[in-house]
Amino acid sequence: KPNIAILATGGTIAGSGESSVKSAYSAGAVTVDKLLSAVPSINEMANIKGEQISNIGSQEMNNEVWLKLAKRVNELLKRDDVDGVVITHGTDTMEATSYFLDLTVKSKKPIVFVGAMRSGSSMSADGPMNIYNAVSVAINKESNEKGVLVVMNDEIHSAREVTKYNTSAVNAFVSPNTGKIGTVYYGDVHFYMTPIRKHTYQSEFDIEKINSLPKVEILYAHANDSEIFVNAAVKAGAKGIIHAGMGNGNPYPTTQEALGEAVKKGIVVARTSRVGSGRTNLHGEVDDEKYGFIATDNLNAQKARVLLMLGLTKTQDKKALQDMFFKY
Ligand SMILES: NC(=O)CC[C@H](N)C(=O)O
Repeated sequence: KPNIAILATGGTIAGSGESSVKSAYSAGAVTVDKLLSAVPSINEMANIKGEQISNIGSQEMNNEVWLKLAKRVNELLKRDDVDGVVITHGTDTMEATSYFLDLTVKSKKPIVFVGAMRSGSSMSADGPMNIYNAVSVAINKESNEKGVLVVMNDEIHSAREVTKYNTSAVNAFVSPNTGKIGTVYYGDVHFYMTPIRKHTYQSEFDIEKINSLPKVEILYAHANDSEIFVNAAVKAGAKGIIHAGMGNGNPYPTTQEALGEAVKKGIVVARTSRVGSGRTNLHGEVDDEKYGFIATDNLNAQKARVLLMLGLTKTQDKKALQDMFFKY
């Protein structure tokens, strides 16, 4: 039997509430052992070892947990007696944590994120089947070399592509630009696509000796926007700003000028879009050369932030950073 490590970080999947038919519950309330006891059948397909990394709602996710988790996954996957890793995680920020690991774990072995939209005490809880499916994906040889995967609601997504698209539905996750890459139905795994952007063992980012990450803030554009949050980010010492612009990454005019001033102070400004899918193109309506902005391809703001944070651990050079957005 393959050896699978299950690292628990919290979320609804480890949540518990008073009533099976009421929406109120606390995320990150049960331990990894309790969580896994709801799915005894995973022990028939793999030797399972559970480990608690954190026990938080993923809206509390932070750099410290990201670094701890990525370092631990690297350590485990280097061992011959670990064949794959499953990470249980809250759904709010799963798209960012999974992409962080996609860029920082150096391994060809399967790394699978899983969560739930209904807590363990809810009627028709989705967590146990999602865990069963995630372990099935983690023991499948075809999951090798595919980068970090996210399993939810019988679907397999690539960490680079997946995003939470619904606040409460069981089918909360989609990959808007590319679609899911596979399906898993009662443990029956089928892949239809493979991610080709650089990830995991092909990535240049190395967090082994890193204990902190550069401050990168996201600003969300809107009609009648102003420069106040740009100025606040500059004052707070941000090293990078992700601007979630309108349409094809367009800032409001006064915001655009303030962002240009931020660039002159040495802050890296990357344009993304609040739309939710599609590329933010260079040479669109914004004169990126004049303002010194970079564009983020088709990454959403949350994911662009992860890549810029890691990029800034290596270089401040705008051309080198821009190239990273076309590689990863
Ligand atoms: N469905 C969920 O996992 C959401 C619960 C919580 N907000 C979290 O992300 O951890």
